[in-house]
Amino acid sequence: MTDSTYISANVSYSSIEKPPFRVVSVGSGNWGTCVAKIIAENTRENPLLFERQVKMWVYEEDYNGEKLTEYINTNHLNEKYLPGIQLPDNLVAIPDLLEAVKDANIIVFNVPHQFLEGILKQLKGNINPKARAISCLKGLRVYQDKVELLTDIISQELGIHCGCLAGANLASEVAEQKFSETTIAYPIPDDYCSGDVDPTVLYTMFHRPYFHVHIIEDIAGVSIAGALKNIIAIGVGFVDGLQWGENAKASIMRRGLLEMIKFGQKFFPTSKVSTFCEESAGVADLFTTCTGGRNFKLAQRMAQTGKSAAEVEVDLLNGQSAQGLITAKEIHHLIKNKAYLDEFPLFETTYQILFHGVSIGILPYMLENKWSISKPNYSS
Ligand SMILES: NC(=O)c1ccc[n+]([C@@H]2O[C@H](COP(=O)([O-])OP(=O)(O)OC[C@H]3O[C@@H](n4cnc5c(N)ncnc54)[C@H](O)[C@@H]3O)[C@@H](O)[C@H]2O)c1
Ligand SMILES: O=P(O)(O)OC[C@H](O)CO
Repeated sequence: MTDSTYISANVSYSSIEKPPFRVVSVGSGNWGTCVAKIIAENTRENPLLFERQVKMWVYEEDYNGEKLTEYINTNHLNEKYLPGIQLPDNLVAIPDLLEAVKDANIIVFNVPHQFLEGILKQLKGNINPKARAISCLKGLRVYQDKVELLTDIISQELGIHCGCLAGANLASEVAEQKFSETTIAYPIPDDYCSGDVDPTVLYTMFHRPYFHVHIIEDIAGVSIAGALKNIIAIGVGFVDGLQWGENAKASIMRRGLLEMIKFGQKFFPTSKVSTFCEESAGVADLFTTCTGGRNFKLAQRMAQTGKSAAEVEVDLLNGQSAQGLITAKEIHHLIKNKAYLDEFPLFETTYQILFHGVSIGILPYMLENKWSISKPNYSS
């Protein structure tokens, strides 16, 4: 069967490139490798829609005296970031970013969000201008007094349409093919032509029997929830580390959900409450991150040991990143500059405990809105 057999009659390719689509994953950490594995499983099962080979850009480093890319390509394993998980042989690790993205028509971004800016600088002017993108990052771009979605940053910097994927997806579980759901937000772009990347293409690329995809349009809701639940998980980890019990953790999650929704309404009024309350990217991701995520575990260990966030991140994560540390700092500066500190007490208290030695014991007062009684000095 040829491409044209796959695409039924009346398909116009005037401003797009036709299938099979070439997919690249920019990122190869814990989640980056896991998602690249999912895509490679799907591309080999759908040869008319996708090229079989999936390229995965790897930030090169030594792994036990060998280049990590060579180790991955020889053994079909990424022991550094996704240990014990066999990778499909059509997933190829590439250390050169520009070589990896060359000619790709679907670019999947999947790096810790602090590295996105540097990557986009390198990619600008060096990608297929007709490519479409999906961001799997959980973070926001925060300025002095405004905040932008990473999907918008990718679109602005590279001139390509970008959706996002997020959900209750602990990478280690998804990689072991334990069941989970995810949410993809992908509004159809203005320059869409028949045959272009659309929800069906994305569903085929990401859905697996163990990884169920639901596609919606609310990019803002999915992005905000993915970023902010990491701060909430830190609050829950503090409480858990002190063994305050399940009820206390639920209280922090409750407040966190409210602040997430309020943040959406203030900064991205198009975000939908239903995304936070009904989607895997919303409440389900909040639950899973607050029980088994790296942000939760980091805060739990901080509470147990009294060590700093930076120390615990190094001890616990072996090169992986707890994104909530950066996001808590970023959101603190934003809500302070906008004079919204009182409206986001959980985010602010979590930041103060993380970075300014404020006692975890303040959290119940914060929940009662009496937190300002012991409000620390906000000079920082
Ligand atoms: N791990 C999960 O369970 C999970 C699940 C869903 C979403 N996410 C989100 O996915 C995104 C990617 O997370 P991850 O878990 O793949 O990453 P990770 O935390 O495993 O981070 C490590 C990655 O960062 C790379 N890196 C280190 N220094 C770099 C540099 N200077 N420039 C570029 N890359 C560099 C490393 O090579 C490695 O690939 C994050 O936003 C995260 O919140 C993670
Ligand atoms: O391990 P965390 O805390 O980065 O959370 C992982 C995922 O975002 C869970 O969906």
